[in-house]
Amino acid sequence: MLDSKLLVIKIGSNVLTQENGLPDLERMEKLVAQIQDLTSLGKKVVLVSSGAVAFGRQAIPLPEKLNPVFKKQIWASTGQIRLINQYQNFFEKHGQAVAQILVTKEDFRDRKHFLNMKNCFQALLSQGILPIINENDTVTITELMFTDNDELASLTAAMINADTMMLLTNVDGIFTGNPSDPDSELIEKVSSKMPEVSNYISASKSSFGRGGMLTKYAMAKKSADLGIQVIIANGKRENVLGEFADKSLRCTWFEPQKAKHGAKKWLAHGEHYYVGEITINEGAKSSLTAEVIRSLLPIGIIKLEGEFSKGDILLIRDETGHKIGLGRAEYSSKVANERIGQKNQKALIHYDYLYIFDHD
Ligand SMILES: Nc1ncnc2c1ncn2[C@@H]1O[C@H](COP(=O)(O)OP(=O)(O)O)[C@@H](O)[C@H]1O
Ligand SMILES: N[C@@H](CCC(=O)OP(=O)(O)O)C(=O)O
Repeated sequence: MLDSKLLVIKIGSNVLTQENGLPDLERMEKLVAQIQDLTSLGKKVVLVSSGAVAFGRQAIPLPEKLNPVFKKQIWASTGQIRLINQYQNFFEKHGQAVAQILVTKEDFRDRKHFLNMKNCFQALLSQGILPIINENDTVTITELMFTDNDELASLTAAMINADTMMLLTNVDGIFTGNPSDPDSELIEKVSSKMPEVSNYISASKSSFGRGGMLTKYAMAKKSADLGIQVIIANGKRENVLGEFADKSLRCTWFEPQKAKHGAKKWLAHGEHYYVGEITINEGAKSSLTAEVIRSLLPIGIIKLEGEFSKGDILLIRDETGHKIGLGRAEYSSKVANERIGQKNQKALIHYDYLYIFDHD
């Protein structure tokens, strides 16, 4: 486990709720105290917290037959108030000011919007204020929803250039089988040099979880590939954050790869946000996937699909349709279509805004 200065700590619904579904305020208060211990060591923390739906569900009884989307929205909107007020009360006992940020996936799509959000986080952290972020379930509909707060935590860690992301759940980490099976073993380290771990993960979720361990693993791996160390640990462990601080924590640790810079981290999460598609020829493909730095020039483009503007995210495919990577458009589809195949034209995608899958 590596030293950490800027952490994103995600707390799952099951950590904040008891078996009976009631909020586990004792656990919440202990985690707040442990977060404060980390900040007193000079670390900065951004908290991604689930629990809005869980807190609302226990407070607001609803008719069984009510539309499930309405139920989620009612519980999330009534629960978020309770959740954030509880955090504010617990953190204020330590003299810690907190801020609430509610987001949807759309807030990470547009680069300008993304940078505004990033500036807000930096301003809060520079003033010693602890941001608490959650998905704005009240307004998110299917395509705007994150898979769960593990994805939100991964996007947030990339956005603020965190060196560490901790996903606190209700098990010690990823096991080689069902965690409750005594024959299952905890996988304590995951690195790019090791065999695929996802084969051990079942789709089962804990009672209030949304994404499950598969999402957790996918987000952890993506973040580690971007240079962020990731820890999946049990938020119900008595002193989980203290054990992290002294590097004695029983958990699943993802070894970080070489750190990528901000724009590439933003792009790496852009797989759901692309607006247009580019098909490139073999020459352009070998150029983009070579070790040497390259931009994508119009001469290497065979086909463009979709209408896009400068700044939009584009998906890059090779001639077989295989996804190669993502990039930010330097100019619109109108201009790009006039330049396809031509020499001596400005790059459509500049290297600084190019992310090649399984390479970068
Ligand atoms: N191989 C595995 N190792 C650990 N947990 C697993 C595995 N496969 C499935 N799970 C399930 O994933 C659950 C954690 O995911 P999730 O329910 O989304 O938690 P959270 O609410 O913290 O996000 C565990 O409670 C466990 O039931
Ligand atoms: N915004 C939702 C997040 C749900 C969610 O991602 O739950 P989990 O899988 O337990 O982290 C809530 O607060 O209930």
